[in-house]
Amino acid sequence: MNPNSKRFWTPGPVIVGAGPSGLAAAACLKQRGVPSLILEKESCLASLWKFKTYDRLQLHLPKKVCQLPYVQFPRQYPTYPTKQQFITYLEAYARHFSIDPLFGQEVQSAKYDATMACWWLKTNEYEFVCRWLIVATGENAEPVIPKIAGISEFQRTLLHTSTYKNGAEFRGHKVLVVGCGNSGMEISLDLYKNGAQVSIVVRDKLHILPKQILGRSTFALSMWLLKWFPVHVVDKFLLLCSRLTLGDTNETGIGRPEIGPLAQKNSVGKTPVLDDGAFAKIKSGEIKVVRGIRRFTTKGAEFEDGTVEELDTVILATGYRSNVTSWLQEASFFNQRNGYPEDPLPNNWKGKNGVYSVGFTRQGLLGVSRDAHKVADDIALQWKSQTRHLRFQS
Ligand SMILES: NC(=O)C1=CN([C@@H]2O[C@H](COP(=O)(O)OP(=O)(O)OC[C@H]3O[C@@H](n4cnc5c(N)ncnc54)[C@H](OP(=O)(O)O)[C@@H]3O)[C@@H](O)[C@H]2O)C=CC1
Ligand SMILES: O=C(O)C(=O)Cc1c[nH]c2ccccc12
Repeated sequence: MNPNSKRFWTPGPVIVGAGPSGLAAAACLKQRGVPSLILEKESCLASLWKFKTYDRLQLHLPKKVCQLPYVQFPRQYPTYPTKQQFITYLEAYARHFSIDPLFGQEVQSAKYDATMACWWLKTNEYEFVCRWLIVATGENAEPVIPKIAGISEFQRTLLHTSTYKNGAEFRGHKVLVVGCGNSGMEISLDLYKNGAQVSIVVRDKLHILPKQILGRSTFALSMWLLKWFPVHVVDKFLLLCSRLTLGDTNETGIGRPEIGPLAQKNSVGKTPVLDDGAFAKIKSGEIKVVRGIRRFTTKGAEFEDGTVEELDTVILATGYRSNVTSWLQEASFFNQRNGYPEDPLPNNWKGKNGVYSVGFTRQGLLGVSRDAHKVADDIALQWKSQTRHLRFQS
């Protein structure tokens, strides 16, 4: 063993990650009288929001469904807060609950010791032993870099959306955006507005919905309708509204899946694109849609229809993945949920042996509050019975 390593026993839960999920978990525990410790690998909280997002990013769901437990967004915030407003809110949130993460602690392994009934965490610097472990490292911890033939041979600029800030440096460039999720669509529009010549790779059918219907958030409207109508009826309504506002997306080469947008979100976790203007540019041909890529060449790409194009820049908008399998022992424990076989954590907040997760429900910020409350309730119950027991012994 490394003689310099220091080991700490943590009486309450250890939370891995100081993003929205970790902060929400710490706040909910604190409200129930349970102390916790957050370990964060970066040197600040919400590092993904601060460093891995583009400048124009705004929440695409209304603020009232995105807020963390107990503290509302400031009243003067707009319906869709900007990323800077969201970060300011998170900083204030941590201050409000006196949450003080231990920064620069990258958890390299977490192992359960059955004889001690404890989790042993090893970071780059220390070891921590705890009874409860809360995984709050999120679904977007690492960029997904697809293995497309020839990708390493492409000699021009290649980046992932996680390092894209704005389109200023791409003016006049021929840019290919690979991937048509919310990141790909918003960045394509940003590039277009900055004078780039943009193509977007759409390899499969997908749902595009207007971000707002009749001046109200499509998402909020859906949730309201779901109080009275089943999912398939609300989906029909959403598709009708999309048809009326966006037109027939098939005409642009973007087909609609057989399954409705909310049914798809619920069954496989795929978020519909909430369109904020990119689709109009696709419709007018100002942003070009291309099919899958066959291979990259040194100067461009060959597409599945056989056409070859020269490109200045390729932006991979191919999404993100969690990193839990790389440090959490038997993360496969959790691999028992239906629907997302490749996902390491369950669509569920409670695992075995005192391990919990917050923010792994593919619901963006929506799932965070609910998970944080449930996890904190469950741990607080055990915490109380543990402390009662200790008092009895002393
Ligand atoms: N304003 C906001 O609030 C925003 C929110 N978000 C959210 O952040 C999360 C991440 O979004 P995003 O970064 O868009 O990632 P997503 O995982 O949502 O989308 C990735 C896209 O890349 C495509 N893709 C993956 N591999 C390839 C490949 N080899 N060739 C072609 N296409 C490929 C996928 O296609 P396929 O479906 O066929 O696999 C999919 O369309 C989502 O939940 C999203 O809703 C993102 C941006 C803005
Ligand atoms: O922002 C995200 O990534 C989300 O997943 C948010 C979200 C959860 N459920 C939805 C249903 C329709 C549109 C967006 C969402």
